[in-house]
Parts: sequence; C-alpha cells; structure tokens
Amino acid sequence: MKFTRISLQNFKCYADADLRLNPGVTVIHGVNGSGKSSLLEAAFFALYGARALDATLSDIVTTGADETIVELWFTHAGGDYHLRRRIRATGEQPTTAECVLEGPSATYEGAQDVRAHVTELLRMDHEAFVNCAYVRQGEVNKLINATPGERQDMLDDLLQLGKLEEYRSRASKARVGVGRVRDDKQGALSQIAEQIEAKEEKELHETLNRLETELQEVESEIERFEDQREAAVETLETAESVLEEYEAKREELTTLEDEIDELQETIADTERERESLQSEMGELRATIEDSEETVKGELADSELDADADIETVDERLADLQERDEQLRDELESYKLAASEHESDAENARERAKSLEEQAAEKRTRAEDLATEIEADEEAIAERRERLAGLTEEIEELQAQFEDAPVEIGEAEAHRESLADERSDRQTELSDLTATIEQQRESIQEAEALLEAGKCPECGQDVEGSPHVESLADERETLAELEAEREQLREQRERLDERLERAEALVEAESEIERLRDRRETVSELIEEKEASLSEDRERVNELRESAAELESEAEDERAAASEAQAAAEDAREEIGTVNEQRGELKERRQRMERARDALEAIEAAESELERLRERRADLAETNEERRQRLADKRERKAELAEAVEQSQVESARQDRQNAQNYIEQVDEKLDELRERRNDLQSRIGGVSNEIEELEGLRERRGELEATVQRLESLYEETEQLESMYGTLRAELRQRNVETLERMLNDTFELVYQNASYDRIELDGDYELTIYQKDGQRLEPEQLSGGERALFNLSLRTAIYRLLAEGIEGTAPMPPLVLDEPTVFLDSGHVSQLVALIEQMRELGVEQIVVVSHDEELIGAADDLVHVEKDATTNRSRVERMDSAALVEP
Ligand SMILES: Nc1ncnc2c1ncn2[C@@H]1O[C@H](COP(=O)(O)OP(=O)(O)OP(=O)(O)O)[C@@H](O)[C@H]1O
Ligand SMILES: [Zn+2]
Repeated sequence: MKFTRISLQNFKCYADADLRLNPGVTVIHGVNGSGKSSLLEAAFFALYGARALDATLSDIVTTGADETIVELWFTHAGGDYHLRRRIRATGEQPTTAECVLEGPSATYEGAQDVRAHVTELLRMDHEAFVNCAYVRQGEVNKLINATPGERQDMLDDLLQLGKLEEYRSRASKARVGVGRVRDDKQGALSQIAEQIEAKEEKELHETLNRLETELQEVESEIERFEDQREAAVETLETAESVLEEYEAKREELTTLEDEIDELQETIADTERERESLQSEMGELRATIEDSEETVKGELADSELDADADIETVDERLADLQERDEQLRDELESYKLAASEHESDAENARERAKSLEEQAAEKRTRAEDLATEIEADEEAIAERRERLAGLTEEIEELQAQFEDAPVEIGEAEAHRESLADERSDRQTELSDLTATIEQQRESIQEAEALLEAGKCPECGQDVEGSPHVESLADERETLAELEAEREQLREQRERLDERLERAEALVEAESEIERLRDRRETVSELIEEKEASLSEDRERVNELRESAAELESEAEDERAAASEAQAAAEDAREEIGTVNEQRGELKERRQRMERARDALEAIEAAESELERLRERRADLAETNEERRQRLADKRERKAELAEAVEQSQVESARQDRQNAQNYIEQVDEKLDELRERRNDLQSRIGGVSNEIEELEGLRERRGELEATVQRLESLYEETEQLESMYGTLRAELRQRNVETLERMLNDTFELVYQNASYDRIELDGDYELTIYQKDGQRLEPEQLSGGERALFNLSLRTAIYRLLAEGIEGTAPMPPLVLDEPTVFLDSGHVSQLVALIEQMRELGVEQIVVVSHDEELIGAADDLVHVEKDATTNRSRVERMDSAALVEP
C-alpha cells in the first residue's frame, strides 16, 4: 500500500496544499513549526478521522476558517483509492459534512463506514496503525513504557490473535448463558411435577358429579315457583285495571264541576260588558247632537243649506281656495309693477342728476379756458413791447460803427492787426533801451579812465592818446539814440489808444449778435401763442353749446321720473284693496273648515255607534251558546254520579292486596334458590378448570424434559469450543513471540552494533528483558534515551516485519511513517537508522515517509519535500525539491 497524493484545504497551518508522493523514501524537512508533523497527521486523519489523532475537529480546522477539506489518494493491492473528508465549521461545533472512500469496486460514505472499510483494508485499526506503521513525534517510548498486558493486547490485535480471544470469550459467554438457561428449565420442571402431584390427590372427577346432581334439583324448584308467580301477577293486573277505571270517572266528575262554575262566571262577565257598551253608545249620540248644532251655526251666514253634506262643503272650500289664489296672483303682479315703476323713477332721477353734473362741469371748463385766453393776450402784448425794445438796442449799437474804420463783422480782424503792430513797437523799444544802457556804461567807463589819466580806449596814458577825442562822439550818439526812443514811445501810446477803440467795437459786435438771436426767439413765441389762442376760443364756444344741450336733456329725465313715481303710487293703492279682500276670504274659509270638522266628527261617531251595536249583538249570541253548553254539562254530571258503584271497587282492592303479598314472598324464595344455583355453577367451573390445568401441566412437563436434554448437549459443545479457541491462541502466540523475538534481536543488532548487549528476550507473557554480555538483566526502561529510541524502532520494525511475513494473504504493508526518529540519536546511529530504512525497503516496504532535519537522512532520500511557513500569513507551503513537482490540474 502506498500514498500517491495528499491535498489539504484549511487543515491546521495549511491554507491550500497539494503534494504528490512517490514510492521509496520521502524525507520531509523544514524548520520548527513549519508544518511537517501536520502533513503526516493529515494523512492519518484522512484514514481514520480526528479521534485517532486524539484531537477534536476544531483542533484541525484552521483557526477562523469555515471549511476544511482533506483528500488522500492511495493504491492498495493494485487498486486506486480516493479518500475525501470535508469539515464544515460554520456552526458552533465543526461537523463532518462529507466523508467518502472511492475504491476500485465500491464507494463508502459516512465516517463510520469509511473507518470500518479502511480498518478492513489495512487489517489495522488506528491504534494498530500507530503502533506499527506510524511513529508519532514524541511517542518513541510508547511500546517500552507499556505494561506487558497492554503490549499483549497490542500485539495480539496486530497479529489478529485478538479475534481468537474474542471467539473464545464469546464461546465462554455462550456456555455460561446456556448453563443458566438449562438450570432455569430444570427448576421449572421440578416445580411442575410438584403441582401435578398436589392436584392428583384432590379426586376432582367425583366432586364434579356430585355438584351437577345438586344443580339439577335446584333448577326444577326454581321453575315451579316461577309459574306460580306468573298467575299472581295476572290477578294483580286485573284488579288494578278495575281500580284505574273508577279513578278516571271520579276525575272526570271533578273536572265537570269546575267547568260548570267557570262557564257561569263567564256568562255573568259578558252581561256586564254589554251593559257598559250600552252606556258608551248613549255618550256617542250626545256627541253627534252637539256637532250638528255646530254645523248649523257655521253654515248660517253662508250660501249653503244647513243640511249640506261633507262633499258640498269640500267643493265650497275648493272654490274659496281658488279665489284666494287668484287674489294672491293679482297681489304679486301689483307688487311687481310698483317696484318696477319705482326703480324706473329712481333711474330717471339719477340720469337727470348725472346730466346736470356733466353740464356744470362743461361750463366750468369753458370759464377756465376764457380766463386763460385773457392771460395769453396780455402775454402777447408784453412780448411785442420787448421786441420793440430789442430793435432799439440793436440800432444804438450799429451807430457805433458809423464813424469806425471797419464795418460790422470786421472788428475782430482789425483788433488783431493792431495788437500785432503794438507788439512789434514794444520789441523795437526794448532793443533800443538795451543799446542806450550799453552806450551809457561805456561812456561812464571812459570818463573814469580819463579821470585816472588813462586812455579810455587803449589804457595808455592820456597824454597824446588819439582816443580822447572820440568820447565826445560817443556822447552825441547817445543823445540821438534817446531821441529815437522818445519817438517810439509816442507811437506805442497812439497804438494803445486805437487798440482800446477796436476792443470796444469787438464787444459791440458780439452784443448785436446776441440781441438779434433774442429778437428772433421772441417773435417765434408770439406767433405760436397767437395760433393756440384761436383754437382755445373755438373750444370755449363748443363747451358752452354742449352744456346747454345736457341741461335740456336733464329736464326731460326729471319729467319722466315724476310720471313713473305716480304710476308706482297707483299700484300700491291696488295692493291695499286686494289685501282687504283676502282677509274677508280667509274668515269665510275658517268657518267653512269648522263646519267640515264637525261633519267629520258626526260621521266618525255614527260609525263607532254602529260598531258598538254589532259587538253587543255578538255578545248576546255567544252567551246564548254558553247557556246551551251549561245545560249539557249538568246532564253529564248526573249520569256519572250514577255510574260509580262502590261494592265492585271494594272486591278489587282485596284481590290486589292478596296478589301483592304472594309476589313478595315468592320473590324472596326465588332469590335464595338462584343464589344457590350460581354458587353450584361456579363451583363446577372451578373443578373443571382444575382438571384442565392438570392436563396442561402434564403436557408442559413432557416439553420441558426434552428441552433440558437438548440444553445439556449444547452446554457440552460450547465447553469444547471455548477450550479449543484458548489452546489455539496460546499456540499461535507462542509461535509469533518466538519469531518476533528473533526479528527484534536481528534488527537491534543491525542498528545498535554495541558489544555490551548479548540478546533481548521476549517471553510468552510479552515481558521484555535485555541481557548484557556478563549475563546481567536489564529492564528496557533502564536503557539510555538513544538506546530506547533504537530499541523502540527495532521493536516496531520487527512487528512490521512479522505482520508482513506472518499473515496469510496479501500483506497490507502500509507506508512506514516516522516523525523525527533521530531526535535522540548521535550521528553514528543515524547511519544505522539509514541502514534500517534500507533493510525495510529490501523487505518490500514500498513507501517510507520520514520527517527529519538530519543531513544524513536527507542524503538517503529518494524525494525531498520542503515545508515552509510564510511569516506574514502564518500559512505553510509544501514544495517538492525534485523537478517532478506538482502536476495536478
Ligand atoms: N487549527 C490550527 N489553525 C492554524 N494553525 C494551526 C492549527 N493547529 C496548529 N497550527 C499551527 O501549525 C504549526 C505547525 O505545527 P507542526 O507540529 O506541524 O510543526 P512542525 O513543522 O512539525 O514543527 P516541529 O519541527 O517543531 O515539530 C504550528 O506553528 C501551529 O501554530
Ligand atoms: Zn514536528
């Protein structure tokens, strides 16, 4: 058997892992806590479930995950198997949602079926698997520390010897059971024999005969008494019927007497009712007379006769009603006419008023317009005066130009040319003044030099200087220049005068311009005013005419209003008349109605009178009938009184008494006899039952005797079977223990190769003892940690070999799974472990899976699987180190 693939989802530290496993030695390595053990546990879990791991489902579901899926593929005896377990962890407790094992020929579902089939396939339950094939981490010493008894159970189980023990104990149980049943049956048998004996002593058949004879005698006596009783009952019945008849007649008589009394009473009551009807009728007649008086009085002043009937009065009332309606219609039409006329009058008055108001308004507007016209005329006159004034002013200003050098319109040009001329003179004057100043200064300088005796021109001594003469010329030139300047000044003053005049002309010119504009404007205004004035005059005339027209219209409306008012007054007068007529009419109708009411009352009283009369006659008739009935009843009463005869009644009473007495006595006697009969019958039943029981007991005794015999032989058979299974197991165990001891010694020698130990002994009670070379004995617990590990591995390997070789049929040879087997070993012994693994392989173990980080072991591996945990996600990852890594789709 070998694993081919394992796939995990959310198993412990694995989120998602899928690993192919090959035949040969696979070493799984990785740092502590990376998930190596978990991988092996997953395979084990797939095969046997969580309980086999000593864990719960919550332990194996990745913390926080909702679902865990573990799948394991393996081959066994040439067939392919697929195991799938799915755990749902959404509820409070995780549960197995799916557990399926698919084999080559069948599919198993449900954890229980799957586990059972795996156990059958591997010929191991989970404990056996852990004891031989799967060495869990930290469990190296498990087999050594076990007690011999536990070891025996374990090995017996593995070697299927447990089955024999099971069969033996079953046989033993069966033997005990059979023995118990046999003893029970035997007890029952002796009890029955005792019962039979007791019953046979009682002479049951004689007793039965005696009782039956007695019963016959009692029964014939009962029959006799019953006949006599019947005759007495007949006599009693006859007497009773005679007495009953007598009672009935007496009763009828009493009833009749009551009825007669009642009838007499009723007749008297009816007579009294008739009298009261009579007096009621008298009252009605008086009412009729009163009403006839009323009718006569009310009709007296009318056109009707005093004996007029209701129909005639109703006709008359209808006429009066009709007349009143006519008057009411008339009244309405007068009222309507009056209000129409009044509203006509009102309308006309209003129209007149409005027309007058319009006329007055028009007159006012005409007067206002006339006043405006007057004011405008004055304004025109004033403007004309202003026009004349402006013309005068213009003429005065024009006169200034009469002796002027220029015409009107040229003044400005003239002033500019004068101003230019003056500015030219001014410039000449300034130049000249500067020349004069220069001349004066040079003269003063020359005079100063001269005073100092120097030549004013060359600075030489004056004596003999030619330049002294020229000073006089200089002074002459200065005088000429000054005269010229005087001339220029005069010219400038004349020009100033002329400029003044020219500026005045410019001013006059612009004033004329302004005045002319003004005059133009005023004359335009006058023209406009005159045009509007004539329009206004026309308008005043129109307004006055229209006012006069409106006034005459108002006059007409007023006349119409007083006409309508008069018509309204006439209508009102008519209304008064009609109202008066209606008042009279109403009074006549009321009288007529009173007469009618009285007539109706008469009619009602007369019909009531008729009714009462009839009722009275009816009552008289009824009473007549009653009197007849009374006479009949009195007759019947006399008859009955005669019929009741006293002597007959007396003898009937006697007969009844006698019969009753006899029946009482005979009943007592009969009760006594019947009781005796019952007693006899039940005694007979009891005796018959006992006879039947006796027969039953005899039958049962026969049956029990046969059963006890059969149980006896069965007991012997089970005894033989039990001892056979016991012997068989002891023999087999002995054979296996010998083989196991040999294999254990071989293996231990191979792996340990230490000179100090001679051999290991495994005795029939599974005690393990180690013998040293010097013959000293050691318990396995006394070995060192490493020795213990090697010893344990040797023992397991030996068991594994024994299983592989020692059992008939196909050996299951599950993969050998070792979790950290090297922990306690030094490096030399690791090599021996490698050798051990090699040997196992040679022995035919197809697959060995080892968790280890030992270099040497890694070196010996066919396949290397690396396990690693991601530090951030805390999830593990598996990785095949050879190139044939995962190829699963
Ligand atoms: N239910 C779980 N959910 C998540 N993680 C879990 C769960 N159970 C165990 N683990 C984690 O799985 C990790 C791996 O444990 P495992 O025993 O497989 O490690 P290992 O590789 O065999 O280590 P060592 O070499 O120390 O034996 C542990 O660190 C543990 O925290
Ligand atoms: Zn580990």
